[in-house]
Formats: sequence, structure tokens, C-alpha cells
Amino acid sequence: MPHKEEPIGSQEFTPDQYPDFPDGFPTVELETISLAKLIIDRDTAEQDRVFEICKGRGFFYLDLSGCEPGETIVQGADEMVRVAEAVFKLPLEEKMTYEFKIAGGSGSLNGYKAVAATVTDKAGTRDTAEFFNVGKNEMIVPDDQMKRKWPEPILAAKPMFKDYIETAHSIGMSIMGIIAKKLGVDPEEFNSRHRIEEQSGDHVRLTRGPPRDKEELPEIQTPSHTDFGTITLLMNWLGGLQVWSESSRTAQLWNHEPDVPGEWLWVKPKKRCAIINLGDAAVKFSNGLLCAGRHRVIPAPGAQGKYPRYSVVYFVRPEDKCIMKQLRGPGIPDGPEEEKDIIAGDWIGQQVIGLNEQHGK
Ligand SMILES: O=C(O)CCC(=O)C(=O)O
Ligand SMILES: [Fe+2]
Repeated sequence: MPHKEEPIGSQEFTPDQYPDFPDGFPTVELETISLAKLIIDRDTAEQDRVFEICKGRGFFYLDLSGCEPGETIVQGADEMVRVAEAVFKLPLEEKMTYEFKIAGGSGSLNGYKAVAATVTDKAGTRDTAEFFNVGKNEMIVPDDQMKRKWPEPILAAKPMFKDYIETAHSIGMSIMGIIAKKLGVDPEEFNSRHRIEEQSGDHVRLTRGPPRDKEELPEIQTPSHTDFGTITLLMNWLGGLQVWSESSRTAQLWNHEPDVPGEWLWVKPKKRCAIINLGDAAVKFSNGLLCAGRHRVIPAPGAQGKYPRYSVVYFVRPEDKCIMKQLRGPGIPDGPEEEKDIIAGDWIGQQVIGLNEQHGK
């Protein structure tokens, strides 16, 4: 018998086989917003809902059906996971040659984060997920303008990354445009801080968490945090994401301890939907009016936990040179002038360092 060739990518990612999210776990009922209603119909009731959600929990499902950008994300995310599988299957020594360096500055966000690179609690428990951050500014430029070395499966998929990135970025900007108008701010104020061709900390994050090791909860894949960019578009297929039941409006550095009492609630994955959430930069720009929801990732519950968990995350973040201060407009609470200017590249860099220094690592 000839040796059976392994198909391209492995079979680790088998979304058609995943059992439903089990009953009996406390879940959060996120609202579902239709992307087609937002960008094709320009439905004002849907826009109002987006704004209310962003002032509330700051998390919602975005139904991607019925419009071209949505289809690009639905199909693209599946293809991204195939790339992720190929990348994570590389030998650890090879992956470590792409390790992301905690040097500050948004460029340092690119590359590989191994399992256990971060501490998740005061007891020193290590995380269990691996990431590969694929920088926007690397994928959208011609090959001869790329600044870093990338694993072959990522390079081979560069046109697909470009398409996914441009689409995810434009969806993020459409949502920000809606929010801007409600804040009484010219959408250009947001556009000019998030120009795609400018250097920024935007990236596609490919993540892989191993199957659940033991029944008891939790085993932390990604510790409690708020995202530090402006808006995040997340695709996942298995449970594992949890949000803190209470919202907090402080734009804070990574802090593993929620600062308001509450409990962790599961976010059920929803077919053909992205999960959208706001990050600390949106809190900063709106002087605390918008909310960055606190969240974390643990292995999926019940029978879903037998599968490795992949996710594809796109972070829209302010341009490196953007000065991180609140916008002024009739809908934004007026705060005092910031004492000193800090640019987004440094702001994000500080948060990355904060992330790794938590619990005195
Ligand atoms: O994997 C997920 O579902 C969420 C990942 C996440 O929160 C992050 O990478 O910031
Ligand atoms: Fe996150």
C-alpha cells in the first residue's frame, strides 16, 4: 500500500464535527448586529443599537451574512486556521526564531508567543495557549518592503492575509464611523487615527489552545484582560471565551484582576458571526463613555473541550504616531487636558510590557 499523503494542513481543525456548546454553563446573551444592515442598508435602528452596546458591555455578535465583506471574513477565517495549523505544527525551535520581543513599540508585537510565556495569576500559573501575530504593515506591502522574516505557510498565504486584513480593518472603521457620528465627532477624527497604510500595532492573531486537560475549571489559555486597541474582530468556533459580568470603564494596563465584583460568563460561538469588542483606546478616545469589556479564554467546556481551540483575531489599533488623548465633541464627557502627550506606539508598548510584568514575572 502506498503511504497515504497527509492533506495540506492537518485535520486538527474540524469545525463540522464540533458538538454544540453544552447546557448548564452560565452564558452571556450578547446582542446580534447585522453587518449587511449596517453597511448596505445603513439602518439607523441598527446603528443606534451598536452605540448603546458600545456604551454598555462593549461586546456583540456581528452577523456576517448577506454582504461581501462578511463573506470574506467567514471564508477567510477558516483559511487562516489552516495556515495556523501549519505554523503551529512547525518544530518549537523554528517557531522560537520568530518569538515576539517584549521591547515596547508596536512593531514588537509581531511574531510567535509560546505556550506558558505569560503568568496568569498571583500564584504564578502559566498560560496554555500559543499565538502567532501577523502584522498588518507586513502583509499589505510588496515583499521587498517587508521588514521581518515570516514562516513559509504565512508567506504563501500573504495575498489572503492582505484581503482579510483590509476587510477586517474596513469593518472596524465602519463601526467606528457609526460611533463617531453618535458622539458628535466627524468620522474623519477616527479615520485619520487609523489609516491602514500607516505603521500601527494592527495584526491578525492566530491562536491555538490545547484540549482541556482536566474537568476542573479553569486552566487559563489567555488571562483576564481588556484589549488595548480600538476595536477587535474575533472569529472562534468553540467555547472558551468568557466575559466579566460587570463592565469597567477604566482604560487600564493589562491587569489580571477584574476591578469590579462579578463573575465569568461564557460567550457561545455563533455560526457566521464575528465577536466584536472595543478596547482601551476606544475608552481613551471617548473619555470613558465607551466600554472595553474584560475577557479571558479557558478551554471549551464539556465535550467541546476535547478539541484544540483555534481563534483568529484582528485588532484595529491607533497608528503608532497618534497622540493618545480624548477626542472632543458634544457626545463625549469633557476631561482635563492630558499633562503630557503619549503616542500610541509607546502606549501600546507600555501595555505589552505591563502584560508581561504582571505578578512580578
Ligand atoms: O481566542 C479568543 O476567543 C479571544 C482571544 C483574545 O481575547 C485576544 O487574543 O485578545
Ligand atoms: Fe482579547
